[in-house]
Amino acid sequence: MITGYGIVAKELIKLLSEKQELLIDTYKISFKVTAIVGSKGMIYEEAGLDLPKLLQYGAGSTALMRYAREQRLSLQPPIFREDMLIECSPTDVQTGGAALEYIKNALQANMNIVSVSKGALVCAMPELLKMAKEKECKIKYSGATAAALPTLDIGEFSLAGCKITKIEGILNGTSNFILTKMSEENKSFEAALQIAQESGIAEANPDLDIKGIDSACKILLLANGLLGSQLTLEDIAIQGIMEVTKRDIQHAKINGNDIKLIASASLANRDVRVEVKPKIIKSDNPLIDVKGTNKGILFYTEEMGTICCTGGASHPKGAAAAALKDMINLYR
Ligand SMILES: NC(=O)C1=CN([C@@H]2O[C@H](COP(=O)(O)OP(=O)(O)OC[C@H]3O[C@@H](n4cnc5c(N)ncnc54)[C@H](OP(=O)(O)O)[C@@H]3O)[C@@H](O)[C@H]2O)C=CC1
Ligand SMILES: N[C@@H](CC=O)C(=O)O
Repeated sequence: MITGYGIVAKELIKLLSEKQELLIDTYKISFKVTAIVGSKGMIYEEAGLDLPKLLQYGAGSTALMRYAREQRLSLQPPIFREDMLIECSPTDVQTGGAALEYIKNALQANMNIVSVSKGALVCAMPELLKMAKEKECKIKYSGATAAALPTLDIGEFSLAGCKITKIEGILNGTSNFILTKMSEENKSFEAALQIAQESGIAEANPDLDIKGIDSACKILLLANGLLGSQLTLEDIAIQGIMEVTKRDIQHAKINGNDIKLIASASLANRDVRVEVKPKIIKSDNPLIDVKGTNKGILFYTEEMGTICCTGGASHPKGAAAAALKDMINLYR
């Protein structure tokens, strides 16, 4: 079951449709999409929706309504009864939005959760984890923690047993794209933001990107998930990129440095300090080479030294692939 049929969910349907054989051959897994919920209601077919047909109609509720008409179905209120929910509705960091109700309803119905949206997780993770534990369900959220850039998986699996003392990253593709365009092509802030919006990577409300809130959500989820904190967005000092000027960037570049929007979470005694702000990145920091829509993360550990992962450009297909990865890892 998928909630929110926008650009990411449509990319996921495309991947599921293209990779059916590979999923069976490699992982012995076959996924059937039986229900998709948009803001106007749900399409449901017990035998599985006809994915290639659905892909003909674009995204959003208009696509769901066109599909319903073709298949002689009617849109109905959401019913939660499948094995897994893939949450792809808009991110609402104030209340959790519809996503919060969807995830709660799904957990009540013993469904595993893969969330690409961040709002519900940021607003109510402790409650959701408690429900998941009671129901013996799992919640995976790679799509909400920088998607195509592996972050949570590195911390949970590759660094298992290590003490992570600090996490530092460029976690928002839109703001990194804007800063890169200002730095390297002398583009204006507004022109660069418009390109990011047209490419489908900016949030529906781009303030979330440029004011640093999207980065804050991601570092919050990583800090709480990997450093054991129980922080909320109010605990984070957040500064976006709106005040960064071309002059600031050119000034930093004189010494081979650059300005990047950095989200960090550091252990200080037993506290975890989290902040998001534009910082001068020195020429020897690997994050300096993270350009355009790419992202990057550094994990400082006591046992394995500093681990760096870069790339994972923000892109709807990459976000969909992160959701697919979580789906596979839930059942392999
Ligand atoms: N785009 C990206 O690169 C990435 C996005 N994300 C996250 O993934 C989520 C989806 O992003 P994206 O696909 O780009 O966003 P879109 O805006 O393209 O899609 C969201 C869709 O949700 C539908 N929707 C709105 N309200 C509701 C509701 N109450 N119930 C069900 N569906 C609703 C809308 O369609 P309609 O109203 O017509 O039904 C809309 O098409 C967001 O939370 C975003 O933060 C995460 C990683 C990367
Ligand atoms: N708006 C985000 C994409 C989703 O997380 C970004 O620009 O990285």
